[in-house]
Amino acid sequence: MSLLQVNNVTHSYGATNRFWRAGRQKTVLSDVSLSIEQGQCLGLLGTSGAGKSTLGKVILGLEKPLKGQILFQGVDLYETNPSTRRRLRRDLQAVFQDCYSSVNPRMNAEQIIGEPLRNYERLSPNEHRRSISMLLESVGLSPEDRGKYPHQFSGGQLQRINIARAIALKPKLIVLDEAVSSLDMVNQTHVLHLLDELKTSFGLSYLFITHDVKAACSLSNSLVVMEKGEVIESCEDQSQLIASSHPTVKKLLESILSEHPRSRSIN
Ligand SMILES: Nc1ncnc2c1ncn2[C@@H]1O[C@H](COP(=O)(O)OP(=O)(O)OP(=O)(O)O)[C@@H](O)[C@H]1O
Repeated sequence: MSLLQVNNVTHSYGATNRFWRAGRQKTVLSDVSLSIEQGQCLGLLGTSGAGKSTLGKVILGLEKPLKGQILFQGVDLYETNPSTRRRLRRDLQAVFQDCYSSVNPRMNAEQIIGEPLRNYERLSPNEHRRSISMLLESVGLSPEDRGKYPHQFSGGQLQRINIARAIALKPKLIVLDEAVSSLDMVNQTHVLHLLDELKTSFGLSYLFITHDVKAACSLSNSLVVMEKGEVIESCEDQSQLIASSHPTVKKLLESILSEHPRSRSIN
């Protein structure tokens, strides 16, 4: 049994316009299926507007699909009872692109990272403090950073705080929605490396949503490419992606080669 199974998901948003408020529906996901195994990272690639973030929201239980199923640990997320859903939800976390808007600026690092622990665990003050120290250390920060506020961290450090919060409950799957896209190249490399390490040490699985083919290939075990709400390519590894004959995939790959004209590979 796969950790996550997305079965034939279709979703649309109600389009609105100035004259006709409840307009026609716009289909943004069309019969999408994919799966993620325990301990694996699936890279979800595609151009802007392909439906990647919408699929991420559907998987996180934030956007009920019109049709199809999200099976997480074998349970249909949208058909199960509220208590099972809450139990499953702790195993399903997310890190988003904008590290600053993902946190409350009035909370310090300890409060931000401790939020899921307060919601789901009954820890003594000492256990809570120890957990925060361990989480800060697992993302390469120091326990002394616990009292700092978001504005006192760099973008890369704050994204580490977001990652620490996401791993606090030892989840099974993390949806990383453009989680490294707003970081500079150096921080991007460091955070990708950290995510890879955490995946191994905690047995985590990721859905890594990105438009960055290089980043996707560096972290992912398998890759899916979407266009206009449909899956247009599924690859077991990057060599299959390179061999794809689909024009959109070729364009995605060409964009890397034109960025790095001397590079003949995506490594
Ligand atoms: N809440 C919403 N209401 C209406 N339309 C939406 C909503 N969210 C997204 N859309 C539309 O759905 C389509 C898919 O958007 P989505 O954000 O899922 O794509 P994406 O592949 O993640 O794009 P990007 O890489 O630019 O973030 C787009 O046309 C977008 O305008």
